[in-house]
Amino acid sequence: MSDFSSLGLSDWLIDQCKQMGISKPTAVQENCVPPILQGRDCMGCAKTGSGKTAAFVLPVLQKLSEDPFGIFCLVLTPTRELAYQIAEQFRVLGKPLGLRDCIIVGGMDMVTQALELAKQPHVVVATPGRLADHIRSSNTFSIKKIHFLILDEADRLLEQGCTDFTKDLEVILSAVPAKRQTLLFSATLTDTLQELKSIAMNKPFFWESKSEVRTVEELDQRYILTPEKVKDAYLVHLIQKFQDEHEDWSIIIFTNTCKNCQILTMMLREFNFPTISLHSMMKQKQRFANLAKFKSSVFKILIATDVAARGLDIPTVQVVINHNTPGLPKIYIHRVGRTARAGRHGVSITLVTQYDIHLVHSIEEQIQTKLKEYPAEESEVLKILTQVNVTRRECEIKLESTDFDEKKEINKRKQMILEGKDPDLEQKRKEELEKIRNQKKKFKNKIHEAIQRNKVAFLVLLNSRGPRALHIDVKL
Ligand SMILES: Nc1ncnc2c1ncn2[C@@H]1O[C@H](COP(=O)(O)OP(=O)(O)OP(=O)(O)O)[C@@H](O)[C@H]1O
Repeated sequence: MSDFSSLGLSDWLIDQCKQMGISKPTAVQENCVPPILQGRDCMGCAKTGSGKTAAFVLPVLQKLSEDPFGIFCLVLTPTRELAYQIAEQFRVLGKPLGLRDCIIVGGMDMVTQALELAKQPHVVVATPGRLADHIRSSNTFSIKKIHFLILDEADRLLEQGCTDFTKDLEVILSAVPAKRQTLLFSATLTDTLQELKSIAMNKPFFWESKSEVRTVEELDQRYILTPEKVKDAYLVHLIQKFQDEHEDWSIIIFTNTCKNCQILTMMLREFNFPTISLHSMMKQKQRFANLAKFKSSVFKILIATDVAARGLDIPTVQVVINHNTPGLPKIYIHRVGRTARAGRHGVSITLVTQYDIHLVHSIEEQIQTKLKEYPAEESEVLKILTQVNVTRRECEIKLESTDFDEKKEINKRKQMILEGKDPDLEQKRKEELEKIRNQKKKFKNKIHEAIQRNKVAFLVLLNSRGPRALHIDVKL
């Protein structure tokens, strides 16, 4: 492995790395920093926790020090928390430069952000939605002259998931110069390569870590097969066990919905576990505050939706528990990648019901590794089953008495308005679609019944006429 100076980085940057405890480049840094310094576009695909952030921050800072101007670099990333984390790396490594950065994310004051953008910071780190809003509504800043455009978690930015960034990306891409250096990074780039190539137009240098296995060696990947109704008891059992045996371990539990995240948080608190949550229905300030409390180990258990699945770098996280089996292997890869980072060890445990076994198979196929069964003490789990399920039900009732669902509805409507849609019209459309779907279903059922009836008639006929009846055509 080479050292940072052989990659072409200046002494002041190498000193900054040392201060952060970074002395030798990781593979992604070793392979991507030189071509970036040569001015090439770059697509870097490396495992979670392998130092992709520094692989782009370091060359950007080096280039910025040679020809400083603002706005020099724009970084796009899918979540607000990740934007703050990336900005912090720029700030720490770029301290000797007097680097000025600016974070543009949703849920924060737009006017303050507009003022900061107008001051021409060297680096802007943004989530696409809010930056696109600023581009649409303000002429006090320009990203027409940026040198670097970086898409971190690039595949997620191009995906049409529950948050669809494509329209906002179009706005941003039409506001940046065609002549720029584009850097794209993720642990899961490969299935979006073609779209990515259209963004990194300048014959990008592509680097991917060689290993077949898509997760890190230091991660012990486990599963527990459980009926749905016993999942929570397993969860409580596991947390109790980890807390008893490893006081200093932090745990992230991933769940599928904001509501479930809220209920599980309430439930674990009833059992006196120091639990905190992170999901998209929380106010942004609360999200940041909760994450800070988790990072500083004031709370050792974080229950989150996939808003925390990508990029978050919290070294104390030793365990990731998937309360639901992720529907997509790449979500699994990012979730479990919150532990076993930068060469540390970690454990992931996925709670699997009988209906999720096919999901585990496709995860295993993608990551080229078999998950091993976690040796849980079933008898201990059964002892607490009733108590856990009663507590969960109580929490559900408590949550129902709050305005959680109502807030969800309001948030949905707000989001639609922001996307330029009419919520009432959308609702009508949804109802009409549902009607059509039901009609189709009824029609299908009728056909199915008719087939069944004809089959029976055919068999009766067959029985009464003997084998020659096989030549009879059944008309539906
Ligand atoms: N060369 C290095 N030596 C040791 N530690 C490093 C090095 N480079 C980065 N790190 C540290 O490794 C950790 C993980 O880095 P980073 O967050 O950039 O990972 P990543 O590859 O972006 O992961 P993810 O895919 O999950 O976003 C960070 O704490 C970072 O400070």
